[in-house]
Amino acid sequence: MTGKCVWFEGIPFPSLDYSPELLREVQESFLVKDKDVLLLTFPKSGTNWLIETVCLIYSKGDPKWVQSEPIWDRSPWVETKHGYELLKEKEGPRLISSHLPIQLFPKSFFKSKAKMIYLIRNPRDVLVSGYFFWRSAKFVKRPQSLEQYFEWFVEGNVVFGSWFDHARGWMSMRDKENFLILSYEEMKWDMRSTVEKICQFLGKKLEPEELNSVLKNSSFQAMKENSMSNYSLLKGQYFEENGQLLRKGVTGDWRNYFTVAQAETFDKLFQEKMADLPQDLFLWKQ
Ligand SMILES: Nc1ncnc2c1ncn2[C@@H]1O[C@H](COP(=O)(O)O)[C@@H](OP(=O)(O)O)[C@H]1O
Ligand SMILES: CCc1ccc(OS(=O)(=O)O)cc1
Repeated sequence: MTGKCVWFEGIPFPSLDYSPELLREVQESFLVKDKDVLLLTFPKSGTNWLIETVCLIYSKGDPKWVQSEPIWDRSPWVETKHGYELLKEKEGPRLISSHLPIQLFPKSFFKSKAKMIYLIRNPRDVLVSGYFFWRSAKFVKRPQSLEQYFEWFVEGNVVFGSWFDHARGWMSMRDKENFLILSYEEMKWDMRSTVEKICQFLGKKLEPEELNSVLKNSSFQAMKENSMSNYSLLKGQYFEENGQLLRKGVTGDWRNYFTVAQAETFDKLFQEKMADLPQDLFLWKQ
């Protein structure tokens, strides 16, 4: 994948709202505060689902906030021009989203007590989700086929770089007490327990009916219908009309797309790259 991307430290970024100068400034100068909460993902891991869930926890299940402010303003992306400007002005504890790999993240975070949630998803599903998403985006080089995107992905030649490097990098933080790893798969299998886990990590308490409302308003259907969360506001300018953020929202969709040979190639690569990490970090059944 070359062209229509901004390159920084060997990693391609979307051409929209990113620049090498800003990425350097974010890394060197953005001040993470102890009370900030950071939501970290590789793109297409369920980022927006996590943001919506945390926003709903903050509002105790009341959907007013998530239905009235665009998701990218509620928890701005620190590495985008828009997000960086918003965050600099924001008073008090902030929700901050990011797809940055650990080596490019604001240095101040590593000296802070800010809490971070890293959401991981089966990279095979990340790949398939990314293929469908990026082929309708106007600010990256679009893949022409799944076969082509598969090649880019396994080479680490997609926006935000190699999934393997991203996951390995952030997982090195797994023993820190201000760092929580969640998976898309556990959110799908038991969202109630996952919300309870997030609440415990963030020191938030929800009444049973508040928790029910978080579950209801963060569901796939509720988010798909919420114009503040489903990216429909970006259609035309940034995405083709047929583009959709909330595509299927399931686990294991890769099985419908990978050939036998692609599945074998991916398994081999996963083994090569991740074998030395505790395998209970990867909760999906391939
Ligand atoms: N409430 C929800 N429940 C389940 N999946 C959700 C969801 N909200 C978003 N997703 C899924 O998360 C993926 C997008 O990730 P991100 O927010 O990181 O861009 C998409 O996956 P699919 O393309 O597999 O459907 C999307 O459908
Ligand atoms: C606000 C435009 C935009 C930019 C990048 C996006 O994708 S991702 O968050 O990096 O997955 C989506 C929307």
